[in-house]
Amino acid sequence: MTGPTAQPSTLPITKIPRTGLPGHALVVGDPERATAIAGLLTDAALIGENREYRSYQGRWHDTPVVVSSHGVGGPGALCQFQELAEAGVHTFLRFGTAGALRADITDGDLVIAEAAVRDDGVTQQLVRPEYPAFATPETVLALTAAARAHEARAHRGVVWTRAAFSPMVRELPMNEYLVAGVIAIEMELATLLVFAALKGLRAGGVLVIDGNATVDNTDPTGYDPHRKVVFDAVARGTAVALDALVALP
Ligand SMILES: O=P(O)(O)O[C@H]1O[C@H](CO)[C@@H](O)[C@H]1O
Ligand SMILES: O=c1cc[nH]c(=O)[nH]1
Repeated sequence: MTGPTAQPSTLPITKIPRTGLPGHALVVGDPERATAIAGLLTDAALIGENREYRSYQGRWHDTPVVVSSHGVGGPGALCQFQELAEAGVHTFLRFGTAGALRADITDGDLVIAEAAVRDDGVTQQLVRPEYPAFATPETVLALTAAARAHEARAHRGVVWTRAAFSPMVRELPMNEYLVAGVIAIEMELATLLVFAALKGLRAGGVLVIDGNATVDNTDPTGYDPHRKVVFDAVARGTAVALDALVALP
């Protein structure tokens, strides 16, 4: 007869430690972005890697932080948010890229999310669609102050989180959201905001603009995030995001 097996020391999907993580996490889509940001931290250490999830722990201006990648899309990202929270994270900032929905919001600008349209394809399975996806107000204020300190061009507003990157046969409600004043589109933020609100945690997001989604995303070959203007803005936005993260008590 064998007894119950001991619980593994890491969580199953991200392979991060089960407990003891810092309370503050910067979450990003791209594992390479996580590695680049970890390179800026003091005493950075890889604490887990599995699938699209690559996680580091280190310090930014003496505050312990986690930097972790969640890949593309809300369902996969939710797995990361859940395991980070399980391991001790209480404050999340997503630092990603997004397409602009307004002509005056241009490549390299930052968008600070106040709320998100829940077209993310997964949170409808967590709570009714009428429930709002809102950023914790302190994250908006901290990101606004950090962007100002770094003299980064930043816009605040509602972001559209959409599960499918490119439309196919079904027409997008693009015009409706443009008229409603939605300013950018990406793929995971609403998932984070709803998850955090349901768990009583803090969350927000800041996004680097890498094109105009009203034009480029109708033909996916028109989308090119691998340009210097985007690369430079990601570097500048990293400092904005980390400064805002550690400014949150
Ligand atoms: O740059 P990241 O954080 O991955 O964010 C955006 O980029 C990906 C699409 O290219 C999606 O994940 C979208 O949300
Ligand atoms: O989802 C995304 C991410 C970046 N840029 C876009 O246009 N869409």
